Amino acid sequence: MAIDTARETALKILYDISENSAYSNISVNKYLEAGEMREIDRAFATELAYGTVKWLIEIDYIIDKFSSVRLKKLSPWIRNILRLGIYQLLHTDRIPVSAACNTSVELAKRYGHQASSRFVNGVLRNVARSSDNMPYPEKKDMIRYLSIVYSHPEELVSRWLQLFGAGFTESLLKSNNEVPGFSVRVNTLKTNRRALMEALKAEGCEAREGNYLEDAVILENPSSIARLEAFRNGYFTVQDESSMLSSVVLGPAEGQLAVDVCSAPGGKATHLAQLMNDKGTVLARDIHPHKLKLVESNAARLGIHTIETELFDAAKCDENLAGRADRVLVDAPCTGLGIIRKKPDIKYSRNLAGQKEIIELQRQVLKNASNYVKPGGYLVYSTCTIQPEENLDNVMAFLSENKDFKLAGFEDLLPEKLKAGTAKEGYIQLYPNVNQTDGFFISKIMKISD
Ligand SMILES: C[S@@+](CC[C@H](N)C(=O)[O-])C[C@H]1O[C@@H](n2cnc3c(N)ncnc32)[C@H](O)[C@@H]1O
Repeated sequence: MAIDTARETALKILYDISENSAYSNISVNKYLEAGEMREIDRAFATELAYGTVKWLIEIDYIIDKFSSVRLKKLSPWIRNILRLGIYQLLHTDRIPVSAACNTSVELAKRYGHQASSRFVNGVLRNVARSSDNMPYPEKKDMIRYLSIVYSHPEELVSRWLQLFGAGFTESLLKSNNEVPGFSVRVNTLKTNRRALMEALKAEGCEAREGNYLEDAVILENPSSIARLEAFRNGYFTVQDESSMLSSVVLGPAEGQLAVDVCSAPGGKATHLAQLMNDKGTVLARDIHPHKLKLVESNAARLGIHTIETELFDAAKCDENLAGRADRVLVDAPCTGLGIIRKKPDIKYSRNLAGQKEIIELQRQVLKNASNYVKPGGYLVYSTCTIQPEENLDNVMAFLSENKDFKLAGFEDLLPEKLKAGTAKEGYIQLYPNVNQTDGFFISKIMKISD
């Protein structure tokens, strides 16, 4: 039997992630670029790799339950072949058991030896037989149960149980394992939503209107976006609707100076320029030069002329900008725990102890950025996380020390479906399980004029 290209590629990616600590998106790109693969195989390899990473905690638990050799004692190739096989058995509905088992056996012959292929076959056939009745931990140990069943680290589960309670946490964990809608923002400097949807359809890409915003479109069958002519022509940019809301809430106008202190890769900076009809200035800063290049290439593709990029550490204060900006965006570096649906390895790579340093940086960046706001001007502080200590707690600590700033309500700027809740108080927290967006926090702060 010939080795299946997609599965072999997925296996190499999994090996790279587990043995070389590679980031999944970087490894996926590396292996997909390396091979001359058909589009269908690329899509399948990607799904297999991300899917297996997403379910890794559950899968490893199952390996330990069904294998006579402990997970850690298995050779790395065999361990990853089993992971890939179990993912197919438990989390895909269109792959027959025989295909999942036989292709794994073939991989084991190539990456192991005859005995390992028999071993792989035995474990996978056993798992397949028990797939309706997995020996999960008992529910009375809630942390362990949720951790295994929804494949999230116990530390995260435990913290979310404290914050949100059992029902909400379970629905959040479930949502984190779903495939999100692929949302893009229409570049209204070049086209409009109807024309973009038609252009996408003409290229074989089904699209529907976004859930919240007039400039949002959801792609139904996204693949190789960069190859689409509509993308190359700069008619849209990839962005979650929650992220779009950040710039909408900041509400810049033509001719203004907007400063985005953490701007790369430029999703929100280009949106600010778009909302300003490309008139005025968006000063887009970041600490990484290579990431600023992404802002520049995105702006060029979208036909934006008013973005000026600048390498600047937002942890430092720039006295030259003091009191000059109409609008300031602090889209702070954060734990990213709101985007687990899109980047499943975030749940494994972030530990909550490391949160302290990030919170310190966030507070410093917010304090410095606030110096740039004109009296009567606005600042938006946003993150793609759901941890209150990185969100509202930071904002409240800032406001308690800076009496010349106050929260500014923004329900008038929100779509109907999001108006209820805390927007009138000057902040919102979105969750994947509630809003079907990334987990995202937005707060709007005004500099009080004398
Ligand atoms: C959440 S991302 C920004 C996403 C961006 N606003 C967008 O919409 O495309 C945070 C950014 O902060 C940058 N960053 C991290 N530390 C920084 C610092 N000390 N000064 C400036 N930028 C920083 C990171 O390089 C990253 O690009």
